[in-house]
Amino acid sequence: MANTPHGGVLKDLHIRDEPIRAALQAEAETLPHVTLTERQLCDLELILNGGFSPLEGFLTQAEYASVVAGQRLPDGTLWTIPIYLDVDRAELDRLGVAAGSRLALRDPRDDRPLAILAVADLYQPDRAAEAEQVYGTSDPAHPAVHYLLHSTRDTFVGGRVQAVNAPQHHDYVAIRRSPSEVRALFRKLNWTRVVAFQTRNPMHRAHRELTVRAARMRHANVLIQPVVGLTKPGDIDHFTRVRVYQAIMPKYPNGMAQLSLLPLAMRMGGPREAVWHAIIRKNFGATHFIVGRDHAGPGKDSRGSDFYGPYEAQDLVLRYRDELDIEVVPFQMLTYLPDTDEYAPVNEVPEGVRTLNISGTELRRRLKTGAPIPEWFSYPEVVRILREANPPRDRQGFTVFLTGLHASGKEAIARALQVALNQEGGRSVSLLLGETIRQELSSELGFTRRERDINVARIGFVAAELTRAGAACIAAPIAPYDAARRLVRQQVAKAGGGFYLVHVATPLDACIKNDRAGVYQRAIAGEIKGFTGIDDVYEAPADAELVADVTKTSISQIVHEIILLLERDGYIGDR
Ligand SMILES: Nc1ncnc2c1ncn2[C@@H]1O[C@H](COP(=O)(O)OS(=O)(=O)O)[C@@H](OP(=O)(O)O)[C@H]1O
Repeated sequence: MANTPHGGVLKDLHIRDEPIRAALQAEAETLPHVTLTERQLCDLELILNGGFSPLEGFLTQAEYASVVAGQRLPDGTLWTIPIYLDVDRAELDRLGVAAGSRLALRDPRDDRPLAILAVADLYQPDRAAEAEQVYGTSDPAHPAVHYLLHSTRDTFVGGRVQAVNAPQHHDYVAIRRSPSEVRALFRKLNWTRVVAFQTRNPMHRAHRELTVRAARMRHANVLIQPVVGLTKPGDIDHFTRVRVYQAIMPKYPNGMAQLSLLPLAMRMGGPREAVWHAIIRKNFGATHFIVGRDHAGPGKDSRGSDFYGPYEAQDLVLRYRDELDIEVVPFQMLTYLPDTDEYAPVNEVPEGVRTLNISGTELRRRLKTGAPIPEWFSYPEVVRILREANPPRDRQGFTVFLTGLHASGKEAIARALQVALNQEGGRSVSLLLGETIRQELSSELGFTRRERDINVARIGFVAAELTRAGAACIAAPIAPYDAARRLVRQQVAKAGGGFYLVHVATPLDACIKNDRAGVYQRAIAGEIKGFTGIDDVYEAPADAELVADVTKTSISQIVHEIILLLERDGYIGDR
């Protein structure tokens, strides 16, 4: 038998509301609506499927105050994290929403109505109290406090919801399971004792050992239930992590473990979050829950200290052990003993025995630099997936952005660089010449400041997308304005690639001489207005990685200088 849900009954609102779903769907189309934030979407998914039982909606003012101050719902049920719907007052006023209204809640991704909220009240939260009492700090270095202070909308809307649709996912659909589905799976597998494992990180050998140990100690099966909603900013994306989890599952003895994904929006709330996690796992039917060192820890505060003690989360969960009704399996950190090739909890390592460890920071360093990751630490299958997601520089994209006057030689440099990079191989090379872009992307644009900014921004967008995809992108517009060039640099950096600004600083008289089409002569004669270098400004960059002048340096030498820059930074080299 799976564990009893928190509060006694699984509040699967989809099942409850199925008989009237068609009517609710029709009604939702007629109602004023709020488009959910990413976090609200995660919260609503777990309210609707019963993961947050006994909640049947977003907290009202009385419930919010009771949870914040006393970690309980007004009826005394333990509930540690406030779940609320924050909306801008102005939007509520515009929609005419008040207590008693019915409000449709829509999915921000596809605009589908997911639920109808029967509004019980609108209220102003006490943010200072929430920060201090729920997260134990007002320090905005805490992600949940930061979110509370900077991202929540001003008014909270409380009330119960009715289920219209479950949010639709397109990734890993088969292993995203609701509590009812996980319970059905346990029934099918004949699992009666299940230890659940929560994680927001890739899993390595230590995690496999820890979960198998927990299973052994409690004679249980294992539910690996990683969070794929919102985790700590900067975490490894869930696509990579799920591939890792899928790779580690065959490392368990046949039939011991199952993988199921949880669309939770974590708060990184340490002790209170650990209790919340235990409640959620109970709703999914688990009988045991692993709480390790620094469970749901938010990292360092703004003075560089930990927000919570390493075992504070375990302490709080154990304090509520009786009413939680899910057995907490506390774990110390596991460490590797190279002499016996095994893992052991740090507090059980005999004096004098050698231990090895690779911290998260060290792992990230090794992934970044390509340094070896030993098999005692992780499985080759897992390392391969992580390496694919963190390709070394020589597999990442970059953009070389040549800027300069018309006929400065930037096109010739761009074409020669394209040839050199094609010869190098390993990446597709894209050439975005000013002329081509003007024909293909910007044919309706002229040469006012605004139009040039739009043109350069389009080049920036394409360059960033190509860079993200791992290509070598060479762009060569005039791009006369500093601010527009800086925006391109930012766009490409955001796409995770290198950016090299090359100022082709050939003097104007040489450009005029080089200009066989005679465009400058027409500009000088006043036939073309606002021509760069004649009667429109060229703002020479102060941030160029390279300055080149074709009257002083040959095209081959300039290309070589660019290649040297790329090689210095690891984009070209030893493959
Ligand atoms: N007013 C004015 N100013 C500058 N250039 C002009 C102008 N009118 C037309 N042209 C021709 O357009 C080419 C420059 O386009 P770009 O897209 O590179 O310019 S910008 O970056 O948007 O400023 C440029 O050609 P290339 O340098 O060969 O690309 C010019 O010949």
